[in-house]
Amino acid sequence: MNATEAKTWNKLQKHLDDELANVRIEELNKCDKRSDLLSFNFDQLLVDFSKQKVNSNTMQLLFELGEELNLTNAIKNLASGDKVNTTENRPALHSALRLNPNDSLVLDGDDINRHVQIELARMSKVVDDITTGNWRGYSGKPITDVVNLGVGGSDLGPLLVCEALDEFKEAHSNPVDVHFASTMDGSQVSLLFERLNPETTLFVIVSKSFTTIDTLSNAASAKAWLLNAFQDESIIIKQHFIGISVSESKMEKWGIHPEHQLKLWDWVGGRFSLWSAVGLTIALKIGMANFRRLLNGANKLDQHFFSTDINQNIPVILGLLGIWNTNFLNIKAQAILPYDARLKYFPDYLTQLEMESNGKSVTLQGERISFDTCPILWGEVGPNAQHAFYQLLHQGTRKVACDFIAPVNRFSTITSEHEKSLHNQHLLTIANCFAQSRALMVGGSSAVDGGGSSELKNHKFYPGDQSSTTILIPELTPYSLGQLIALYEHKVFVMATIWGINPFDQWGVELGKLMANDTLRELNLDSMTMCFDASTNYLMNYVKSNFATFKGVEEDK
Ligand SMILES: O=P(O)(O)OC[C@H]1O[C@](O)(CO)[C@@H](O)[C@@H]1O
Repeated sequence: MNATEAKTWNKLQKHLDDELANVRIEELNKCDKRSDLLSFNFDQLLVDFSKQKVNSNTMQLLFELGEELNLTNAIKNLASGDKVNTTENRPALHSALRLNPNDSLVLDGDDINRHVQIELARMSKVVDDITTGNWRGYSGKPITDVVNLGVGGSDLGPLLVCEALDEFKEAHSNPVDVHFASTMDGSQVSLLFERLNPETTLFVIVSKSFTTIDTLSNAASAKAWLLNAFQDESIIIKQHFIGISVSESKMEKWGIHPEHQLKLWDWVGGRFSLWSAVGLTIALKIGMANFRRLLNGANKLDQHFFSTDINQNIPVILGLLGIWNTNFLNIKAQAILPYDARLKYFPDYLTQLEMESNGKSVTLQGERISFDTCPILWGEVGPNAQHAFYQLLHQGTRKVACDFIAPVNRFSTITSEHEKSLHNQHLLTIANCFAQSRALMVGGSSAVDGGGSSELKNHKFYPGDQSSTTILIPELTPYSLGQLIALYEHKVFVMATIWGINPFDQWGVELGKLMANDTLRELNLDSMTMCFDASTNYLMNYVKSNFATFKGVEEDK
């Protein structure tokens, strides 16, 4: 059944028109019992929905919508390994990557957790080899730097976690620095080539498909850089490259030594894969025990998602409110605002997770849909965003739903003046987080300087009534970060289920890749390009006639 054909869809529309269309969120928050209805605690994670434009009837109807569209069943099917990725005929079992070692999940007669645990053990051995200094470069020196070459899901997850958990860096006997290069333009690897020593640098080629040109072109440049320093190709490849992919044959063909191939499975989507060997750089940085804690946090959230009634199920509620905002309140944008600079890559990570998953316009049955799906999602570390795009949130013409995310505890060990000062900075940050969500809700109706002419008053007016959710984690640890990421993974699935779309494929990225092949072939020809449309032909010929002549043109200016 199409979402809009559900009886409850119409009921929700009517409920909005009758009960909430002219009610401000601020009004709804005059009720003291609001947190009883809309604040949810799970394992020290607090998710507070009280600044959403909903009342108890809305929540009831959203749960009914979930029931009517078989959400509970869909969750069961996801958990048990049904082929929920229908266009690729596969399950989506990222949750299997974080099962406890003794759990089992049988798929086609095979316990896949056995394979997961074997691969984690192989990954652990690689981590040990590198961090104890056993793994040597071509000249016999221990590895000092590991570079993750990957893009999209093979980059953003490990990058997010490595940056967020820098304070959990493990004291290894041979500590290594980890680096990330994703862009096909060579800018990132070329900078690393200047800074790093080829003798002691190891590259991890992370690519689920092992066909992604962005990653393979960076890997080719890395190989050329190493061969420039030492000409024995077999030694260079064996001692300086690890491969992580579903395709053993493609890794083999590239030359990756069999022992240095770590495996992934086609039932893990790239953007859901950081929990697998794709997280090797994470484990190198924070150690295998902390990596396991990250998995445990996600697993705990999985258990909550898979076994809690939908009216108490936090990812379900996050998803249902996403539907409410997008399809009923007409909010087409979602901002992710972590009040903690360690989470600076979380908005980028979620951009892929949500927009690549739910940026769809046909149903599972292949029918074009008539309602909006994934909102435009973006974000930034909250305090910095206050000085950048919050103006639009407060006074622009668009409705934007905001997720505020903050740790409750930070810098709480106070034994010196500078620690006291840092703790004060934490309180300042929390105060800003709560002040902003409140200001977005109440707008100009409170505490705004009302002085000046009526014209100026208009400039100073804040409409308010912007919806937001606040997520508080106890403190930022591997465990709590695992929970936070899994929360959003499941939210994406919930929204997709209500919309009736497949969140696990990404056909929309293929056309551009194909066209880039033809374009590159043409770009390499000396002759004028005439075979494309007028606009593209002009741009191609402009570059062809100028890329040599534009070099150094600014020197005299
Ligand atoms: O891991 P791979 O196969 O190199 O793919 C990288 C990324 O490219 C995409 O396929 C999109 O082009 C993403 O879904 C994926 O995370």
